[in-house]
Amino acid sequence: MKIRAAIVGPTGLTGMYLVKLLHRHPQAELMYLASHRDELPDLRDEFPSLLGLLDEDVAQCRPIDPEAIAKEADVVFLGLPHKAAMAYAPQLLDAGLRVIDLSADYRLSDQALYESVYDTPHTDPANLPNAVYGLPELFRKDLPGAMLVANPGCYPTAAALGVAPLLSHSLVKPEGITVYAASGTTGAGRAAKPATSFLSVNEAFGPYGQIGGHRHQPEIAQTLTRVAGKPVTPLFIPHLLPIDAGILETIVLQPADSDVTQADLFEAFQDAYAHEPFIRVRTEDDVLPNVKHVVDTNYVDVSVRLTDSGQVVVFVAEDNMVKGASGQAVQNMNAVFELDEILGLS
Ligand SMILES: NC(=O)C1=CN([C@@H]2O[C@H](COP(=O)(O)OP(=O)(O)OC[C@H]3O[C@@H](n4cnc5c(N)ncnc54)[C@H](OP(=O)(O)O)[C@@H]3O)[C@@H](O)[C@H]2O)C=CC1
Ligand SMILES: CC(=O)N[C@@H](CCC(=O)OP(=O)(O)O)C(=O)O
Repeated sequence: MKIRAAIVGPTGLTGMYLVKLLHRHPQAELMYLASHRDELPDLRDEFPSLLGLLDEDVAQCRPIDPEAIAKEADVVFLGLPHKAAMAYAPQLLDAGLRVIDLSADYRLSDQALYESVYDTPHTDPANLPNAVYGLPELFRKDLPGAMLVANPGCYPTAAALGVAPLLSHSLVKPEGITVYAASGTTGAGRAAKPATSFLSVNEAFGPYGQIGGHRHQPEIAQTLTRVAGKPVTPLFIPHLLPIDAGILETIVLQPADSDVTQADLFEAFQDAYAHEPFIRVRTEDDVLPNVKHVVDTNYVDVSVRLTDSGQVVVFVAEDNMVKGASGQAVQNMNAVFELDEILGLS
């Protein structure tokens, strides 16, 4: 029997990507699109690219009614802004649905940390300890049967996958990690904002936000601390790229000691990811990860260099909307239902 899926917030970018991915999933069926709007849209009017991918009765959005959704679906994806997601998740869980939340509301397991980073009280602390951080390559064993999955942030996905093998193989120091990241503008969502208007982004490139204070920095720290088993406090610096989709991260680390070689670094990645269907370790001399190699796929390309001056530099590329959001959400759904993780994504 197919997994029956619903999306709350389908008029957002992650919702639109979810529709496309679920359409081609051989063992899932999209049943219900739930919108908060008073005038409920037909999703094909919102996104003409979805014409032909949605049946008439599914395309028409319906209200966010947990009981009604639970009658038609087994799992619900929340493509909502943070704060909004935790307002709906408890009722959806109470109705018996599995919830995959693409927002940040259940990613930080420490409630006080969440409240300080997101500057708002957590309104669903009861479910916070039950949330599974959905990064399959690192924490796969937590996923089968999970009721609530916190889908990782786009930047934290790339940073965690780029640094974890080196920490777990004790090849780099947990101190002094700097993550330089650049994202396409889909990372900022669909709504019009001055900072992501055509005139601001076109032919432009620069850092943004409070340097050292981005909300993804504690999320990256949480994952790397879990992997290392000791505190890791990276510095994270985001930049905005004048492209639609794609993230490239350049991560500078210090080797654990002077004996670390280039071969050790490649071996750590190959050892960690040899059986991972979505992680491509690039060991060629003349190829480095590039957003162009991964956009529109669930792949993450990763490589590493030991410089002559003795620093370790990791490069990671992903599509922020796919592995950084909706693709990873589908991968998580597959893992929750104990299906092959590549279904709908290969
Ligand atoms: N874009 C990205 O690269 C990534 C995004 N995410 C996260 O996923 C979530 C969704 O992102 P994205 O799709 O880009 O966001 P968008 O801003 O594009 O879409 C947000 C969606 O939520 C709906 N919505 C807004 N407020 C409410 C509310 N109070 N109640 C119910 N529905 C509401 C919107 O409806 P309406 O159209 O009516 O406004 C829209 O459908 C966010 O938390 C984001 O941080 C995660 C990883 C990467
Ligand atoms: C370019 C841009 O604005 N990116 C967003 C991050 C992307 C995103 O939506 O963050 P989550 O993965 O946490 O949901 C930002 O810097 O806040």
